[in-house]
Parts: sequence; structure tokens; C-alpha cells
Amino acid sequence: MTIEINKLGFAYPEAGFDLKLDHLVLADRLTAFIGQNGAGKSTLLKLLSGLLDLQEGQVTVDGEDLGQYLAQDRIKKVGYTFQDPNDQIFNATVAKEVAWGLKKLGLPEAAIKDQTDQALKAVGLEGSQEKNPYDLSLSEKKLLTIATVLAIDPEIYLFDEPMMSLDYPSRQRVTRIFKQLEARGRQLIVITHDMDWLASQCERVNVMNHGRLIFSGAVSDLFAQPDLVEKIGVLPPRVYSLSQMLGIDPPFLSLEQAEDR
Ligand SMILES: Nc1ncnc2c1ncn2[C@@H]1O[C@H](COP(=O)(O)OP(=O)(O)OP(=O)(O)O)[C@@H](O)[C@H]1O
Repeated sequence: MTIEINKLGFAYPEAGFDLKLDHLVLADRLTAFIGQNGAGKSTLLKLLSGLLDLQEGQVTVDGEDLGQYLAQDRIKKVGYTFQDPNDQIFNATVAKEVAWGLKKLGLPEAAIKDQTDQALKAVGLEGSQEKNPYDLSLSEKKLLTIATVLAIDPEIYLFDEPMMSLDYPSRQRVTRIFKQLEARGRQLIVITHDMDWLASQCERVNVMNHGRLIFSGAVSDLFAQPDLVEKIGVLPPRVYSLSQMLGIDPPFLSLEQAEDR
């Protein structure tokens, strides 16, 4: 699947913020966006999900205008998980939260139950069906929002900081889920502030800064530019910094890469 963005423009004048993106093609199974707070990453994902309307420019998915693409049964096309799960969750029980989208799709009760159970099991919340989502921890809420999109299994998944607040086993679990989605041909676009995760999972990265795209390329090329890395205010992956200190050239981006080389 190829998402192509051309001359995109969007502004929040009251916040003195505008987003302009001249041209970007997203064709990888897993694409990452990084950048400082307020850079416009969430705004971009909301535009791609249809939660916000484009003010200028065009986005196409496999050559089809995003508006038309989304008009065809939107929730089966694009799924979005919010950065803050509290902005997304609104049902009285965990099971109802996951089942909500499936009901919208008009599935039979048995399929709704089956897909709800499977999605909750995938994220490790199988024992929490009847809990009130507001009684869950922040990381469980985050996992619940991931389950809601998994249950629907759209063509494009947009994840806004999916690893935020997750403990190590949950991060491992979500990473495995992402790999399975990629293997099934789904397209994932992920905002992250976690450079270790980025370096171990993504080939390419897009960097936003003050509403502009300032880098799009290989993760290794980004970290080879210390001035750019400093400008966007991130620390390089720990394995990268350590291997630089040890004089390894080119530095390893991740432990997985070190094991493979
Ligand atoms: N609903 C809104 N109304 C007005 N301004 C907004 C709104 N949402 C976001 N903004 C502003 O738009 C700018 C971009 O915000 P956005 O959330 O897209 O950035 P971000 O890169 O995702 O940041 P973060 O990493 O903190 O999530 C910020 O200045 C923010 O204050």
C-alpha cells in the first residue's frame, strides 16, 4: 500500500501552528515519525485518519484520494490509537470498548465476541472483559486501545506513541503484534519518542520539526548527523552511543544488529 502526501497544509491559527508537507511517500510496512513535542506528528496522523480535514493539498492511498478511500467503510480502512488512551476510551466495560467498532461493522454477535476475545488475548487483557476501563492502569488502557483496532484489523494502523507507559513485557508483546501485522500485509505508521525501539524495529524514519518534515530516510543516516539529532532533541539509541564509544564503525543501531554482524 502506498500513501502519497502532496502539498499538505493544515493550521491551528489560535496556537500559532501550521503544518506544511510538500511531498512524502509512505510505502514501507512500518513507518516511524519522530520529533519534538508540538512538532505536528499527532496532527499529521489525525489528518491521515480523517479525524481532521485537510485544509490544503492531497493525500492518496494507492492512487485513490484519501477522502474517497475513507468513505468506503472507514473503520476497516484506517485505525487510529490516540496518544492518551483517556481521549479514546468511552465504554463502560473493556469488552464493550473493543466490541464497539465491531458492532458498527454490523458483525453477528458470535463474531463480535470471538474477535473481542482474540484481540484482548493478543494484548494480554483476556481476564479484564468486565472491568470498567477507567479502573485500568494507564498501560492497560493503552493496551486496550490497541486491542480495539486489532479487533477490527484495518488496512492501515496509525499508532500514536504505542509504547508509552508500557512495561518491558508489554512492549515486547506489542512489538510482536506489529511484526505479525506487517507479515499480514498491514501498513503501520507509528509515532515514537523511543529511539531504542526505533533503531531496533524501523529501517526508515521521518522527522518533524515545527510543522515541517526535516528528514526522511534511513535511521542510520539520521544518527550519522549529530547536528540534526541535537536539533530535534533526541538522544541516539544507547547501543549506538556505546558502540561509538568503543570505536565500532559504523556503530550498531541495536543489539539485534550487533548479533547479526
Ligand atoms: N485541538 C487543537 N487546537 C489547537 N491547537 C492544537 C490542537 N491540537 C494540537 N494543537 C497544537 O498544534 C501543535 C502540534 O501539536 P501535535 O499534537 O500535532 O504535536 P506532536 O508532534 O504530536 O507533539 P507531542 O509529541 O507532544 O504529542 C502544538 O503546538 C499543539 O499545541
